[in-house]
Amino acid sequence: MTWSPADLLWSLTNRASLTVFESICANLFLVLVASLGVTPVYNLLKGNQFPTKGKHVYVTGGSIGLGRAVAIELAKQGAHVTIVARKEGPLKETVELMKQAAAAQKIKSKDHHVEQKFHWISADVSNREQSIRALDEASAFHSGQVPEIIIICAGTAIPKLFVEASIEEFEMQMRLNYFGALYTVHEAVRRMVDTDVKGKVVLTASTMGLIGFAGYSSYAPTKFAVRGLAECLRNEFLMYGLGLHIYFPGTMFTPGFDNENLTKPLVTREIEGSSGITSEEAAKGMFKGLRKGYYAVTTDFETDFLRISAKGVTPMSSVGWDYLLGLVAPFGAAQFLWETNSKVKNFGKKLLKKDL
Ligand SMILES: NC(=O)C1=CN([C@@H]2O[C@H](COP(=O)(O)OP(=O)(O)OC[C@H]3O[C@@H](n4cnc5c(N)ncnc54)[C@H](OP(=O)(O)O)[C@@H]3O)[C@@H](O)[C@H]2O)C=CC1
Ligand SMILES: CCCCCCCCCCCCCCCC(=O)[C@@H](N)CO
Repeated sequence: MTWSPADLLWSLTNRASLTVFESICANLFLVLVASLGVTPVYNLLKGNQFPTKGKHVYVTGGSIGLGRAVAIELAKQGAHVTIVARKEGPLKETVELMKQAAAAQKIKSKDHHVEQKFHWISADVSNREQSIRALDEASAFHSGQVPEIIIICAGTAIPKLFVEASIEEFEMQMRLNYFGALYTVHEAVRRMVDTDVKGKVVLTASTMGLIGFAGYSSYAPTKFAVRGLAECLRNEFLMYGLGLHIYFPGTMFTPGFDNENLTKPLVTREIEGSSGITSEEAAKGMFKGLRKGYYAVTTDFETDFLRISAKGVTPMSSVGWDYLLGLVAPFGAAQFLWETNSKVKNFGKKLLKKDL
């Protein structure tokens, strides 16, 4: 029998032909190997799915941490950038860093494209009026045109045990991480639709938008909310030709991370481990995924694993890789669940001893 690709290939070796079972297995294997190669080739043919050169990009939380690294990357890519945050000092500093990065890039690439515009706006994005005012100001810098790309980075975490967290802390994180993203996206997208701008929106979730464990009860739900919003908007925006992407960073060594570690329970530290990446690595990785056109972008293995485990009904990134990871995900998840449960139970035992 020489009817299938595997049989055809095997016949080249001049050995006895494969049994039906062997043939099925070999064909499945070929499909897997082939699909691993399909996406890279497909991505290459598709080209850059997230061009930023000459575009006006609006970055919330753009003054420090991830947002600053994203802003500097954009400056190197030749974009016009407006950053929004509350404190003026870090905002001004980041604008300077963007100017330097853009100038250095121009010398390096000998590219003398049009002058890039960099602006900063001080606003509290967890406040609806201030979000709208900031967007108005940003548009005014570009003759009233709404920014073509919106990247939401502003967000915060106050990790604590559930019984130690105040309701105000729950509310504050939801107001900033979810509603803060919503106010800006809602206002900007309505303007994009009105003026027929085929823009793009990038939301920032977290590993904790895919999984929940002890210490993150006031934070993970805010990122699950962002993920829920992203799923609806990705689909709905297709009717206007707008792009919607969501980035799931794992630990990034940022000022925000140092700050949250002040309240992070020991057990939470133990579960999340000590590995992480810099905000520069995160920003570079995020743009890499966006250029490939991925809906859900990750920059570390664990979070990519969880992206598959918590996939629900969302677009694939790399067909072969997603499929392979999907096969082993249930085993890894079981192992993680088991380890995490015992860490939390042991922590509970220590707590009891302390109380006695
Ligand atoms: N660091 C990490 O390990 C991880 C972070 N994330 C997420 O990534 C994003 C960036 O995190 P990271 O860089 O660590 O955060 P940082 O705390 O380092 O930076 C936060 C930025 O947001 C701004 N910001 C905070 N509150 C407001 C507000 N109310 N209005 C306007 N701007 C505000 C800050 O400026 P200012 O204070 O002056 O307003 C700053 O520019 C967040 O959404 C976070 O949840 C996700 C996974 C892991
Ligand atoms: C085989 C692998 C199985 C699954 C592994 C799961 C690993 C979980 C690690 C969680 C790390 C938390 C990072 C985000 C934290 C965050 O968002 C805050 N720091 C906010 O600033």
